Amino acid sequence: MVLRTTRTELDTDNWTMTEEAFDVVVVGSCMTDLVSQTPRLPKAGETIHGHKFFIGFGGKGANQCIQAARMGAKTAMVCKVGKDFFGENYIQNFKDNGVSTKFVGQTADDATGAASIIVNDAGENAIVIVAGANLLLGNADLLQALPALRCAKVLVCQLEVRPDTSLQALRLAQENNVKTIFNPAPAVPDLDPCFYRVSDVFCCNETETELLTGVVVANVEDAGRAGQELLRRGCSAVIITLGSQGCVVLSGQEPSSPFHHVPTEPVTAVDTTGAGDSFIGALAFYMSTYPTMPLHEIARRANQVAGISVQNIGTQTSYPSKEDLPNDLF
Ligand SMILES: Nc1ncnc2c1ncn2[C@@H]1O[C@H](COP(=O)(O)OP(=O)(O)OP(=O)(O)O)[C@@H](O)[C@H]1O
Repeated sequence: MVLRTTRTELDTDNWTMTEEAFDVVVVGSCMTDLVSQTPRLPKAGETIHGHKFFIGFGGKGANQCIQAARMGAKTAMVCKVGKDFFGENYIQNFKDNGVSTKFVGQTADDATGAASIIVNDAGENAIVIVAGANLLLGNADLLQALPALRCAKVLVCQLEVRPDTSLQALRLAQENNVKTIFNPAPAVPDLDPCFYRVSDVFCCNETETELLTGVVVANVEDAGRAGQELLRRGCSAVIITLGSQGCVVLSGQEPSSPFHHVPTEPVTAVDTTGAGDSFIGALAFYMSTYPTMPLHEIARRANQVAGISVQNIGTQTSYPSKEDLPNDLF
């Protein structure tokens, strides 16, 4: 189904919702992390005792949305959870973080997405992800969220829901002059080329970059070269995150300047899980709040936000709020 975006056309489909202006709308995934810490990983058929268990909130889409909300953006999440305990729990988590849940659907047809994670004392892990309800997010949900999608300042999408859902959301945003951020994660080798053309900012890490371009990213120069290839494929700007080395930024508007390396300040990292999502959430906040700020300055600030997240344990638990951040980041 192709979604139509003009108000007149939608009027014929019992249109009743009023448009609502959000700074950042995220169309993406929610996952509940079920984490067991054990002395070692179990073998097939074996039962072992662990020494700690905790439940965490994850999913790339939700992580990015929550980071943007904690920085002060007015946010809405477009996603699907199950009609189950984890779904209810996740909806409450969005509310606790000030994220609008108006477009969070609940389905009885599948369970809330879950990641069962076993981490041994050496820090190695075994993970099973069941995307569940995330894969039921589709065009009908986008249609419901259209009032928000059409007048958001920034839309963010990833690949933990069906790719055609993400692509359709990005197209709708672009048609309505909404700035788009696309994060091609988890990495896929055969990304539909249309994704490049609907991305105002195409933001990926080293692994994703390598898989998409075939360029091995061993240093900043490699990242710059790979970024130029991504830019050639049609995105307006590219950011490649490089962990403790910060990121590189390339803009199609500055073809004469090959790339900016934006370094981070050195920090003592204790847990880098979800750092990429913290970076993208911050990026969305800055793009929506300071639309004329140069992208390399936005990236410098997003580096600092993500740099704080790596100094704390957990995913969303490590994400800073506005009060935790220095005034000069605002
Ligand atoms: N060790 C670190 N020190 C300082 N900043 C870091 C560190 N690791 C990550 N960051 C910050 O987080 C951003 C994203 O990190 P990275 O490139 O590792 O993303 P990622 O691989 O998608 O992360 P993850 O998969 O762990 O969420 C970096 O651009 C940087 O700003």
